[in-house]
Amino acid sequence: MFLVIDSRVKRFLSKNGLVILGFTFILSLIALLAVGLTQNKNTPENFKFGIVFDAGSSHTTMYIYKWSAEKVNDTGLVYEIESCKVKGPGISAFASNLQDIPMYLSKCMGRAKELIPKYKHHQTPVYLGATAGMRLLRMENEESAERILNSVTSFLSSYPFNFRGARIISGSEEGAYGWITINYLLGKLQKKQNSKDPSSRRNESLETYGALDLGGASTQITFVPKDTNIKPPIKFMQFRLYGNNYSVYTYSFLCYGKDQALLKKLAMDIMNAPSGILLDPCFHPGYERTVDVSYLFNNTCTREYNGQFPFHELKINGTGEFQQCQEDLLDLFHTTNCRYTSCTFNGIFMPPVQGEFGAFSAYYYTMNFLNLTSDKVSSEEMVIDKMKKFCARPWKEVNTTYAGVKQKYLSEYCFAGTYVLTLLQAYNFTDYWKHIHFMDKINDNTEAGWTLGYMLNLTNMIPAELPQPKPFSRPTYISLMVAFSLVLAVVFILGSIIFHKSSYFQKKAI
Ligand SMILES: Nc1ncnc2c1ncn2[C@@H]1O[C@H](COP(=O)(O)OP(=O)(O)O)[C@@H](O)[C@H]1O
Ligand SMILES: [Ca+2]
Repeated sequence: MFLVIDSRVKRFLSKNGLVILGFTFILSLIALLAVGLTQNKNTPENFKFGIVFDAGSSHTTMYIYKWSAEKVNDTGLVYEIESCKVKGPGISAFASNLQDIPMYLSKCMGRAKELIPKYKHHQTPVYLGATAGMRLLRMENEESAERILNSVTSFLSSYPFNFRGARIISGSEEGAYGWITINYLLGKLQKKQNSKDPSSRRNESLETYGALDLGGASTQITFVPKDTNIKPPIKFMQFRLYGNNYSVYTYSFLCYGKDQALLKKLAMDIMNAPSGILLDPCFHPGYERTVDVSYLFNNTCTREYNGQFPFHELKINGTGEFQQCQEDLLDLFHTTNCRYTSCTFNGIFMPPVQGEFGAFSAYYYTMNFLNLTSDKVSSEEMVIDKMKKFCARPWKEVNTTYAGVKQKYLSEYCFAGTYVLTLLQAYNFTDYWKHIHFMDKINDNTEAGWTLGYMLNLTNMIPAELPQPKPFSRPTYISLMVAFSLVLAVVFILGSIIFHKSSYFQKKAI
């Protein structure tokens, strides 16, 4: 019985085998194509969000970052979707009015709730980092600083987000995170990852940009020095990012932010104003301002100049002389005693500057207002020339020309521009001006500053090693499946034909 069926099947197969195989092949091909075409839709991207508060000495800003969860380890893909300026002063001003902190932060938190989809709230990290204003307050009154951070913590924890802490970051962290931010956004950390020539990767770290950050209370300089074999008196920071090692010099000068530097300068100059009237070359002719003497000296940064004065108010009258202003400011920088191979000012070790530099925050605000951020402004002389003319302009004229600009900033651009020049001279950038790039937003939308680097670090978003090569993309995967199936089918059909023919000839021979 079985033998009969077997011979019938064999006969049927030998007659119609090719037809069946061909039919099956076409059916499978149609099925494959159908699956390929229907499944090859772009799956909706899964976005993630992160919030960082920059609690600076002069003001607080909240940044919201967004990135695709799938591409998390690539460089430069996290971007800023919002920067919300908190109305009011820096958080260190809340020492005696803690009850106002919720009101202060609530507007920007409301914005975060609006912008981030509700179902993402619980997984969105929120960080608050405080900088030099709080560092100074902590030095003056540790408990006060602690109380402010506790109030901030209890308020931010009441939101449905994933609050991850409010703390005072160190000056080195501030410098290093600023350096990470700009190099991440400029794509300097993962460059040449596909380079076949290993020798071209050797000096990769030298291609990073140095970071210059000017705040109100502190200023940071951070860069990869040329010679990392020198024995530094302070440790270089070590980073391993995307498979590269970086040895980074960073230093934060407390009291050398532009607001504290101005107070230091005034505290120095008050000695030359016995009647309480100061003729100040760093302000425009015709400009007048009154400063409370107790305010001037009730400050860690000016304590060294303290003295007894027969007046309570210092009256400032601007004279607008750039040269004199710069000479006065030079007194803030002590450049004589250096115990190391090389120093910046105040006897602080610093290797010689090298490479390109990105200058942001108040460096940018100041130079941008003065129209000096263009790469065409390639020498210090060009800046000096512009500053001389700007400082000499009468205050009345400046005030009407720039009617929309905040008075506090406008009145201080002559001082600020001169300070930027003097600080950069003290760092030894005099013949190096063309390597400084004043920058605000990088890749169109993301502000240069320490906050992004801080978040990338705390969320482990920059891997130490290069990410593994990616598997095939969906379309490539489907095309490959179809191609392999075709090859298989052709091989199978050819095999069947050969088998069929050979058994036919065998039969004939018998
Ligand atoms: N548009 C602007 N023009 C000039 N200066 C500005 C402008 N916006 C902010 N600033 C200044 O930038 C500095 C920012 O410092 P901030 O981040 O608050 O302090 P820190 O980093 O030292 O804690 C302050 O001196 C502030 O006055
Ligand atoms: Ca700052």
